[in-house]
Amino acid sequence: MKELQHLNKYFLKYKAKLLLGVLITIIAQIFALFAPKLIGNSLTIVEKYINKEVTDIAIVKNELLFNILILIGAAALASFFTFLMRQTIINISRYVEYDLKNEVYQQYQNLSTNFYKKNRTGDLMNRISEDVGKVRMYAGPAIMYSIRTITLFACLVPLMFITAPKVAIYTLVPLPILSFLIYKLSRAIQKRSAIVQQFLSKLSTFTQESFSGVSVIKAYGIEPQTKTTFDAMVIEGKQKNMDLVKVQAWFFPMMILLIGASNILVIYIGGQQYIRGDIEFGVLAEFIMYVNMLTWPVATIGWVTSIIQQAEVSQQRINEFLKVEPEIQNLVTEETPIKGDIEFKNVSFTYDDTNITALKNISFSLSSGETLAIVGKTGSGKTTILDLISRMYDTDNGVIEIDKTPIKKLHLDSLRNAISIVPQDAFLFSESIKENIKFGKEDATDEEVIAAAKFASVHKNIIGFKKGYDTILGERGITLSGGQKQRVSIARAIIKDPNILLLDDCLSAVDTETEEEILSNIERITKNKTTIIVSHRISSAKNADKIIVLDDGNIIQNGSYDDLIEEDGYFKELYLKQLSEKDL
Ligand SMILES: Nc1ncnc2c1ncn2[C@@H]1O[C@H](COP(=O)(O)OP(=O)(O)OP(=O)(O)O)[C@@H](O)[C@H]1O
Repeated sequence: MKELQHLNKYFLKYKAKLLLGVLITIIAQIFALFAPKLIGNSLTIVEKYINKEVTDIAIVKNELLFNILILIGAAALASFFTFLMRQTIINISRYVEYDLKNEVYQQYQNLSTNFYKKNRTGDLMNRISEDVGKVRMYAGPAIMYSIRTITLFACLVPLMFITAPKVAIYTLVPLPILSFLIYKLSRAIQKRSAIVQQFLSKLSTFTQESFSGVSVIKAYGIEPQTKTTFDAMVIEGKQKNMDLVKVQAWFFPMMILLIGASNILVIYIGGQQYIRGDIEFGVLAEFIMYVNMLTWPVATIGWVTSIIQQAEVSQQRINEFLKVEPEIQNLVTEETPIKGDIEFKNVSFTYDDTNITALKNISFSLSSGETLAIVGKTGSGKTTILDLISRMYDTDNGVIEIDKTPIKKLHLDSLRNAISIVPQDAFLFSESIKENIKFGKEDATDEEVIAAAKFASVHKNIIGFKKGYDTILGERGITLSGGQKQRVSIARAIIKDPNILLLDDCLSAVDTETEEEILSNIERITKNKTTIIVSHRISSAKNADKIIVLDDGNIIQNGSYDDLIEEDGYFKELYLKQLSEKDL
């Protein structure tokens, strides 16, 4: 229960509701207890009338009527309070589930990109859905059934012992066996369900991939192989489900068997006592009802135990992530306005998972309003520079300064708010184009969205779609071309009106004409913005104030465009190569 203590703060938050829930559960249970006693009394009075111990039929009728009315009233109240019980306790578990999901999600948001590289998306999703769901079972049903069982036992057992002690003992004896067997069975069911669950994740990943990659499957003509793999998986799934069903099938027969056994015991022992005249007939009937009332709560002890065990394991998995300290920490309380001077002083950076030193002793400076172009072979460290500026990672060696302040001493939100980054692989959400652009500025007007799209030379494409800016993207909607995606992503960055604009090879999928149009737009609006353009194309570097050429994490050339096309080296080679390609 150590891990589940994490939930105490939520129970404390909802303590008033919880206390009310406990009270209602107790009341509901007490009303439910009326039935056996009243039915027992009714049978006893009838028996007394038959045995002529009571001769006045009016007395019998009155008593029966009285019992029936109370019985109806108690049943109605028990149902009403049972309804309220679910409304309070189960609602609390939903609130706790909601809070816990938010807490985990908030933590996911705080964690740095490195965390996401180390953990699989499926696992992250599982902890926020499956695991939180299992914890909810503890916060709701487990608590509710425990209170019910405790109340029932607290009221019923003394009552049974007062009424008929010997029959009481025989009624209670089989119950722990029932509880133990249910516990064992629940564990076995849960283990097998977990296996089925895991298998279902595997199956859905496979089907999802084969649907998303259907064009590759068709192009390579591998539909039969895919079908064979799917068939094999389905057979495996059937086997796993059969294993589960076989154990599940034991559940109700076993309960019925044990209830039956308890009933027989009560009838046998109670019957003997009745024959001896130790108890009345009504008491015998009362006890048969007690057995049936106790069976389900006792069975739930086993079930609840296994729910709690599962919740403990799930909460442990959740806590593991909640305890992770974000690698990138905000160390400043006051917001720090950012102008956009950038300086790298002997910066080196090694990715700790691959141990690749992506940057080696890099130094350069850029004044606010200037444009820097970074050119270099693939894997030379260009993206790493941009990631360090936006503090996706922290440097090992050297200092990065923005506005003459080390980047770690800037407020993290201020820094990220001042930056717009257009990544290499434009990621768009499965929402409308408008929503995707407005991601850069939530309260942007339609005019601003259109202006940003025009700026990124994608407006004409967008209005060509039937639903224009309301066109839904992604799985539910249309797929944009690579170049269109890049341009929507540029529009999203521009609408934010940042002081620092980082463009990571984001024009690679557009034709040279559109590239030139976008570049001249960028030049126009970035007069007072610090801009870094990463590109494989010389044309993107043409208007930059400064250019650096990277090779294997080192700056091998730097200077202006005019200087570098004269200087022998990688830049000139690339320039001549791309010039000749243009001539072709
Ligand atoms: N997240 C990462 N984890 C580990 N290693 C990485 C990571 N990102 C990049 N690297 C490695 O760091 C080196 C520099 O990568 P980077 O992405 O900065 O290069 P790049 O110049 O932007 O390449 P490209 O032009 O292909 O985008 C590469 O060797 C790459 O394999």
